[in-house]
Order: sequence, then structure tokens, then C-alpha cells
Amino acid sequence: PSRLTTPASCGLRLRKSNPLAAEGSSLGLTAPRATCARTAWTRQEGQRRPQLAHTRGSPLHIRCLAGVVATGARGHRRARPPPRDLAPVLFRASVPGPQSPAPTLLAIIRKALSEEKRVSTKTSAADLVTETDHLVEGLIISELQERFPSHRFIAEESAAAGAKCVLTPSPTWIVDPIDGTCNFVHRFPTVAVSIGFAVDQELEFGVIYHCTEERLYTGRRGRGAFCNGQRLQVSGETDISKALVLTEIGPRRDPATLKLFLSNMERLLHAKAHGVRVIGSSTLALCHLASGAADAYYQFGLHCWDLAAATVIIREAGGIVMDTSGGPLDLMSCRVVAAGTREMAMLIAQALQTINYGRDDEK
Ligand SMILES: O=P(O)(O)OC[C@@]1(O)O[C@H](CO)[C@@H](O)[C@@H]1O
Ligand SMILES: [Mg+2]
Repeated sequence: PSRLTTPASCGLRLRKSNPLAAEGSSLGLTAPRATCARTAWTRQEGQRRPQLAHTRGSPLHIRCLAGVVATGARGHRRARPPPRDLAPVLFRASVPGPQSPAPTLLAIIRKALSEEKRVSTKTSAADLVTETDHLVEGLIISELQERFPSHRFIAEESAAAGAKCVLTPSPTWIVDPIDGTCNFVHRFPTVAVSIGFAVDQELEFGVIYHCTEERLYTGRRGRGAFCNGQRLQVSGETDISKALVLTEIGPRRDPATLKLFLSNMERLLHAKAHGVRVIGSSTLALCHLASGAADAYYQFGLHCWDLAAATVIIREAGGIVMDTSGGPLDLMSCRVVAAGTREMAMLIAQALQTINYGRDDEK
């Protein structure tokens, strides 16, 4: 029995030759296909979450996706994140196989990406949501909830519907079902799913999947960060005048907020940063930082579901994630500075003017 064994209800079986079964194997670029119980989903009128039914024999599905990421995360204090080797199985497996009759998480996102969407707005005209955001969040939560009834959830669309975002010591899943919804609506192919996990208010692991480029980023506290099996390492840059900096605009577009946003960007450009980029997904921007493709990230107006998974990945890649004041990160504070080095993070923090977005746990 290896750590790859998932609970019987999932029905996941991996072939004996599975290289991921070996302790310390890579993140599974060569992961074999796995089979598990088939999960069919339906969504009836007025029903917020999909209903799940099981049949044996189909390619791995969201049930396994949630089940595998959750393996070992049972129980307060003793909660243990999954072996890092399992994470790729999780997302890889949710891509439908040739004979798959059931849509899977990534299949749902990819299909919807190319279709017309029903788009609604949330806190502002630039803060978008689609039915796919709701559907994906519902799938992830119902699977995890069924397996871990005592665990708590903080998730973007549930929060938008009024659920409180309070991080307690209980094991808590922090979910952004689609990060980059505006990109998703425009078919701009920079869209991710982000799932973080915290116990005792400490982030334990994070998984971010770049849905169109099939890049799986994972980080587990004390065990490193990886992208498709390659270890991630931040850049060692300490000089702003040699830095590529990433940010996101934030949802507000009122003149005062925009003025501060543009002035912060201007300050970094005056400091001769090579560039300041906005790609439309804070989780993927933070993954670029973790991989050394950028040197710093800052933002006002992001949320705990943008930060949870990415924070573990950046820290495990050797980077710094801190508050814009230069103090420790506060996951609920709606602001962040991250960089490959503490020197760079401090320089960025010192250059910024604060934009007050309030706190996630006070909304
Ligand atoms: O709504 P979504 O797609 O999950 O978030 C999109 C996004 O650009 O908006 C947030 C706030 O500006 C960013 O941090 C985040 O990446
Ligand atoms: Mg989202």
C-alpha cells in the first residue's frame, strides 16, 4: 500500500508500475493514467451545487482530484498535506480520457473558455463572475466536504454570496475556482484553479493549475515547490533597476483608487524597473515569481484565495511574501508584496502608497 492509495469511495487505482508510487519521485510528468469510480454530475434548476453519482470504470475525475489532494489532510493538528507526488495526479487526472463520458473539472473550464458565457459583475463593473466559476467551486467544495465534513472552506464565490471569510485554527481549504475570470471571459488564455490548505492558521500546501498551458504548480511546507516536476527557485535579484515586477489592477475603478494604482506603478518605473506587468491572474503572476521569471509582485485589492496556495509555493521556492508595510503577511489584509529576496521586497514595499481595500475577514 503506497501513499497513492485513496479511500475506497474514490476507487482510485494506479498501475503497479506507477513511478509516482516511489518515495521522492518527481512530480509526475510521466504519471501514468489512473482509473477510478466514474462521477457523473448534473445541475438542476435552482441548485447551487452539483449532485454526484458514481459508476466504476471511467478515467479519473474531480472526485479523485479532490480526494487525492485531500489525502492525509484529515483531522485537526494531525492534518497532513498529501505527498507532493500526488498533486500532479490530482490535476492531470481530471483531464478526460478518450472514452470519458463524464465532463471533468478541466474539461469544464476548457470547454467553457471557448464558448459564450453568461457574465455577471460583483463588487465593480470589472469584477466578473460566470456560471463556470460557480460550477467549479461547487464541485471542489462538495467533494472535499463529503470527505472531510469537519473541515472549513473559504472560497471566492461563496464569499461573494455572503459566506464569512474567517481563518480559524481548523483545517481550512481556501479556493479560487477560476483565477483570471476576466481573462476567461475574453478567452485570454491565462486562467488558473487555486487550492490552498491551512491548519492552525498556517499554510500547509498549495496547488495552482494553469488551465490552458497544463502547468501544475505545487508547494508543500518544508518540501519544496515544483512546476510539472521541475523544482522552482526564485530569482536572487536585489536591485529594482534590474527587476521585472508584476502586479494586478484590483477590482476598483474609482478615480482616487486608479490614481494611487497608477502612481505606484509610476514610482516603480521611476525607480527604473525593467517593466511592470499585469497578466490578469494574481495566482499565475505569483507562480511566475516563484519560478524566477519575475523578481517581485505587489498588489492591493487581492484576496486570501489569490494568496493562499501561491504563498506556500513562493516560500518553498525560496521567496518572501510579506505585508506592504514590510511586516509579516496577513492573509486577510487584501494586500501583499512578494519577491525573490527580502531586499527586493522591502524596496518595493517602501516605494508603495497604500490603497485601502479593507479586510477579507471584515466583509
Ligand atoms: O476574480 P478572479 O478572476 O478570481 O480574480 C482576478 C484577479 O485579477 O482579480 C483579483 C483582484 O484584483 C486579482 O488578484 C485576481 O487575480
Ligand atoms: Mg476567481
